[in-house]
Amino acid sequence: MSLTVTDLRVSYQTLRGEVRALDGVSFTVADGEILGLAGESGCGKTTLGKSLIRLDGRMRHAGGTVELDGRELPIADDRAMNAFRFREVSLVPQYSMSALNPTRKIGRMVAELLRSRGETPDRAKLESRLAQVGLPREVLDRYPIELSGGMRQRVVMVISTLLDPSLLIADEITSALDVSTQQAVARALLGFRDAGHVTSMVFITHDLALTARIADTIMVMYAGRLAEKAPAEVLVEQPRHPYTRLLVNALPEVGARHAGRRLTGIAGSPPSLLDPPPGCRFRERCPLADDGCAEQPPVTEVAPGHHVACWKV
Ligand SMILES: Nc1ncnc2c1ncn2[C@@H]1O[C@H](COP(=O)(O)OP(=O)(O)OP(=O)(O)O)[C@@H](O)[C@H]1O
Repeated sequence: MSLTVTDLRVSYQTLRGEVRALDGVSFTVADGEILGLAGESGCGKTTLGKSLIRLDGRMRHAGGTVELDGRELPIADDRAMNAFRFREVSLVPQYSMSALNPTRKIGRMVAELLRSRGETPDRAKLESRLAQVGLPREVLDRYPIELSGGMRQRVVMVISTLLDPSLLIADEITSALDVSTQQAVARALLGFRDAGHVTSMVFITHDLALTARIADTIMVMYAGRLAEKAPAEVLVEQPRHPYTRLLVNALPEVGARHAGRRLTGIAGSPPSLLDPPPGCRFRERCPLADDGCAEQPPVTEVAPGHHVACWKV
């Protein structure tokens, strides 16, 4: 499996104009790789995840390509994308654990879903997948409301990966869970990859600490563009983009006492994507910015696999 996204541009049509949510994003995901996608709220993470599988009615594909194993995905053509969903690319959407049909028992719901995709339900396979994420087969005879949030989240993960997709996109699947359940869900994701039920993954979260634990590579986005992408430990230990540095510095250290050091956020807020200013989008908040940043910085490979969009590196 390999995913190649090139100069992807996606916008939302709104009454106030066009929101340029993705503005020229390029990256690759290799066979077996887990890519963590991080960045603060509104930077375009969900839009990117959706763009790889289904553009909703207000989204417009303004340019760029998405290739899976060398084949271009018809991302702007919802019907044509149907052939790829679940089998090639699957999405666990944000808030999906609250979106299970409340009127159906889990087993029946999964069977209906599979039949709607021309597949024959295989109870033994389903039970074995549930067992892999620590869920008993009795879950199939329960209604969603009878399960905890963490159990529902794992059910959604099992459903999304039943047809062994090449690429799984997991969008904020842990943010509504307590810390120990988050760990269990993250472990389940790794287990699916290791067992070959999914080949590669894009793990979307605003939680940089969690993504650093499970991702091979982390990509940080800022205001619709790529800021930095690097192997996970490099990004956390030697971040080069001023935005990533501030994000990493804002991470609380486990067990550390913060009496002498206040945890800080990043002052200011990202620019509006309705009419974003030219040049580096971070420059209004950047401690290193100067006049040269009025021009858009190119994405440069500063070390093997380490890409940064900043004039100051
Ligand atoms: N349906 C929509 N209509 C108009 N604008 C939208 C819509 N969905 C998202 N946007 C805008 O697109 C930009 C990117 O949003 P997106 O949800 O992709 O960001 P995100 O990084 O996933 O944020 P979060 O972490 O809060 O989910 C934001 O400026 C957002 O306001």
